Amino acid sequence: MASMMLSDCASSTATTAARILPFTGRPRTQLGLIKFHKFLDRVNFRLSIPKLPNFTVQSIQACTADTTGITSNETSVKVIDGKAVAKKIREEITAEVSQMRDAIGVVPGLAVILVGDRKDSATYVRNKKKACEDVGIASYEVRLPEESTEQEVLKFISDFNDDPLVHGILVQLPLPSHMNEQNILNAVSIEKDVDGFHPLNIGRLAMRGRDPMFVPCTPKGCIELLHRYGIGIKGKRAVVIGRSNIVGMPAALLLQREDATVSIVHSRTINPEEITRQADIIISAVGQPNMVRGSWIKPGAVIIDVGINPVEDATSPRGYRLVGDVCYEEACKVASAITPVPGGVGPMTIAMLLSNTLTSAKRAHNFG
Ligand SMILES: Nc1nc2c(c(=O)[nH]1)N[C@@H](CN(C=O)c1ccc(C(=O)N[C@@H](CCC(=O)O)C(=O)O)cc1)CN2
Repeated sequence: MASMMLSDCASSTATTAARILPFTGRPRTQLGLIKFHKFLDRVNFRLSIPKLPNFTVQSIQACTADTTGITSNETSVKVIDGKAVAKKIREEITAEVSQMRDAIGVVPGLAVILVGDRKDSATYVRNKKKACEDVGIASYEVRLPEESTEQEVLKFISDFNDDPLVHGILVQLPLPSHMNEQNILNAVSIEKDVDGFHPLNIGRLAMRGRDPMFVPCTPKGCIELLHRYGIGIKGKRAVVIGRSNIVGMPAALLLQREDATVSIVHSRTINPEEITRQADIIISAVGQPNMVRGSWIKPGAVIIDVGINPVEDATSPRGYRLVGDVCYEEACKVASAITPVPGGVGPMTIAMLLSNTLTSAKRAHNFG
């Protein structure tokens, strides 16, 4: 998570155009357990046994925020409720996991490797483990201390690559700065690369006529939201703000695969506001609170806000609240649909991870 800022939409106006910054988831064999126990003095390894959940369907919320004092002239902006969609997808996955287990006795398994003690990363990993439990996926967690070596991480990846009970492997990012992220991501078998970060998977995503084994979870979640809300992509002008390997770049590739005409706005783009204003669909992933103002948005545009930025808020019990890259209050007055932060794209990331893990298990066992 980015460091906290004091920010509202108005206070960021003067600096935003010049400040687009890069945007910085059953039982084991006895042999497998013995192998892992060897590491227990240095490593915190946890096996999580899935339980079956109870679900209810949530309703779609309305865009009500108006703290700017600007008179609203919008009639019906639609709030894209990622939390509700993610819940629905998790219900679907739960049903499929249980069907697979009943039919062939296979439980999908996800291995998560966390290195270091970043609080935000620990929270995401905890949430991934809980999500696995809820849908019936087995999760295997390896926690390594900050000062671990790249070789140690590579050894775990190699063991998970060889483990038939593991169908998906993810290394939580970011990694400590002394590690070479590329070496580590390259080591994950492409058949188990449920994060979709392996260069072969990204390369295939970029090529016409080729298909990746997996698509990165956050961009996949953005497209899934558009699909589930019946928002057409084909022939639309789309602008992706940010070009990170994990969100911006794959989001642009995915939109292109869906036949949108895609522009990428980044830290060196001249007049990003003008380019963004041409978009029918905006996906923003830069990690700058409230950077995209109402004036950047074409009336009726659809906004997918990937930013999760903490800003100081003395009225909140945590002392901060989360806002997106897009000034929500202003965008609500111009856009036709928008994702909130929190509760928009974020929950979709974990839902897509579960979906990729299930797909991997089905592929491995030729099921469905
Ligand atoms: N190996 C990976 N590392 C990282 C990824 C990833 O997809 N794979 N993405 C992010 C972090 N991330 C998952 O890992 C993640 C971020 C945010 C959310 C989420 O649900 N956010 C909530 C708000 C949560 C809060 O209150 O703090 C929301 O937006 O509603 C889920 C997953 C970087 N690393």
